Amino acid sequence: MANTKEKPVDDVNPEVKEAEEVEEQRDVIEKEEEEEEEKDKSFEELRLDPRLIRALTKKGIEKPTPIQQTAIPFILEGKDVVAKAKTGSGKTLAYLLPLLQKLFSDCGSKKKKPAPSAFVLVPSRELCQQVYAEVSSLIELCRVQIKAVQLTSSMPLSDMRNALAGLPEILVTTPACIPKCFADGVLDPAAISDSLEILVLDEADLLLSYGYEDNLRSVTSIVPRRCQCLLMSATTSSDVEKLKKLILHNPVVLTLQEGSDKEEPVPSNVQQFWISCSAQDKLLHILALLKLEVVQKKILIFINTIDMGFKLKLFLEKFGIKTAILNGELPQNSRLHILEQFNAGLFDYLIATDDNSQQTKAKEEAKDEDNKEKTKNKRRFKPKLDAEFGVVRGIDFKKVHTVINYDMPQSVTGYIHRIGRTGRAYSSGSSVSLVSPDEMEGFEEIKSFLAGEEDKDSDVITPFPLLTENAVESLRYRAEDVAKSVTKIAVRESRAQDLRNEIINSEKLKSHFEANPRDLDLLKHDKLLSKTAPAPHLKDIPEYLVDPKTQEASKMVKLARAAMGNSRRSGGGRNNANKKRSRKGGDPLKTFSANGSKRGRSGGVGQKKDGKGSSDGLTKKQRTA
Ligand SMILES: Nc1ncnc2c1ncn2[C@@H]1O[C@H](COP(=O)(O)OP(=O)(O)OP(=O)(O)O)[C@@H](O)[C@H]1O
Repeated sequence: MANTKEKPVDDVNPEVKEAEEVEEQRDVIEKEEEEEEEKDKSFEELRLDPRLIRALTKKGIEKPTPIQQTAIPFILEGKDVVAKAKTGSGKTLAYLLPLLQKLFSDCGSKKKKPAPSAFVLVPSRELCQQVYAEVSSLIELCRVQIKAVQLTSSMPLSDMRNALAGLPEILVTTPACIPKCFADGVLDPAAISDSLEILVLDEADLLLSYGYEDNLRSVTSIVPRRCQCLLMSATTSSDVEKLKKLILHNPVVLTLQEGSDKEEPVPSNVQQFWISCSAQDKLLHILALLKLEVVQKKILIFINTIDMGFKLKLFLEKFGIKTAILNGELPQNSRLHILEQFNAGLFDYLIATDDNSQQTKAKEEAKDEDNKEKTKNKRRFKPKLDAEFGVVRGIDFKKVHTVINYDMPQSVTGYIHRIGRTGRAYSSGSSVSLVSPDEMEGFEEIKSFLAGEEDKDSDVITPFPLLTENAVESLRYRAEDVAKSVTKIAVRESRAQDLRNEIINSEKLKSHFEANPRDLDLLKHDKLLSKTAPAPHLKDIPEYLVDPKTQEASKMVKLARAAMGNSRRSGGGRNNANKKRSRKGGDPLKTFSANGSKRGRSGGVGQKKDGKGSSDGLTKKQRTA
């Protein structure tokens, strides 16, 4: 009978209490979101043209993102605007929608202008293609008589002339291309001064770092005073300030701090993790992450040098993990094609080099090779990099769930842009950075930048909770054995081989694919590069090698993937309630942090501060999840 009394509160099972707290916290978050949504404006309220609203609905876009809500009215009013908002926050539509609406009103006039009315300047060809595709699809869906073209420096003169012959209203291009067009007589500066009404500098934080300053000066010299100028950027930098002064007149400056009183450059729907390991153990750790399936696919892996990319590809291949590589020495057609296929979901792992410091390095390497070549009088493979290459920044990789920094980026901005490839718009994502002792200083800098001035000690990037030391160690022998077989010569040969293949594909197939776009699917980019097929015993990791806790974590990641797949099939993407639930509950990495702050800053679950997995296994929270 002694046990029939109601238990005092403190005696309640701690797991139940914890679950209740999680539930409570979820309610609070959902309430906050609902309140936020109540304040939201619709596209109609922003006085957007009904044709554009219909086009957006067809694209599955129903409500404007915060930057769109704020920027569109100012742009429609004709104001110069500087808009700074996180990566993936929808800045492209924030300027394209009002830009198109403004051009709609000229649409009926019979006489076409001799030069485009709107210029959109972006830092790379990949972005050029992306923005061009977006604006073209909107024009098509709106069924209006507006023409957009894209020009890049590598295009033959005849193609440029043909593109401009139809007197397009919108020109999407890189700053380097415009002076070239002037010099070749393809564009007439005087005609531009007469026609130009809107100038957009997209990814403004990158334009100067890509070395476009002189090009931009020659453009600004012909921009008429009446022209409306828009500057879009993901980060603030002295470069953005410089551009602002160079081009804009009394702009409205919009700095968006979504749902938070503190400015956070990385979207709050991206959970950031890290793992501490030595440089030589990085291969082992990435193998563990991918092979034990403790991170969600699709996965974008960043490395700092092209050689490292090929080393990683060859290494993973031996374990039956097929990856594709994206870098600045590949022909443009191949790069666009790789991006298209990755976005279409044809493969799950993409290894990419990103910033242009990497290009400088590779250029130096090329120079080095050149010198050696001269002395040895021997022909060797020389990489040539595309000056307008920018594989990552601003690119809208679709449905990337995890970003892995195999090598740490060389700047805070680089980190923000890399991480911003996941968690785009309303989707969620996570990132895992592998940090070696040499990279620790830079990593600390990134961490303190993200934590902000007042909150220096908070952990924005927490230790990765799903990989135990035992699990990693169980793969060490195999990983080290295989790593030895990936020699420098093998890397160099496969890099050259890959480039040769891509050049042949790119040239040979260009015209064929223009005529038969469906055949593009046949040319998969994640094909094997090593000469020998992967050994069957390395493809599958036997169960006895993996400790039970990691098996459990991997099972959860798979379950979450299956759950996310189901919600997509049921068309739940548009259902807000579903979306909220899947956003918070679908990803075990998210669920783990539910007990901490909204962004899981509480430090990893049961983790050591050094970023290594807890060797004594999963904690209660992990089991609850
Ligand atoms: N209102 C919206 N609702 C849902 N999805 C949207 C909305 N606006 C844009 N998107 C989608 O969000 C993704 C990211 O948009 P966008 O590329 O414009 O982001 P961004 O802010 O320019 O990012 P970055 O700084 O990385 O270039 C795109 O796939 C886009 O189609």
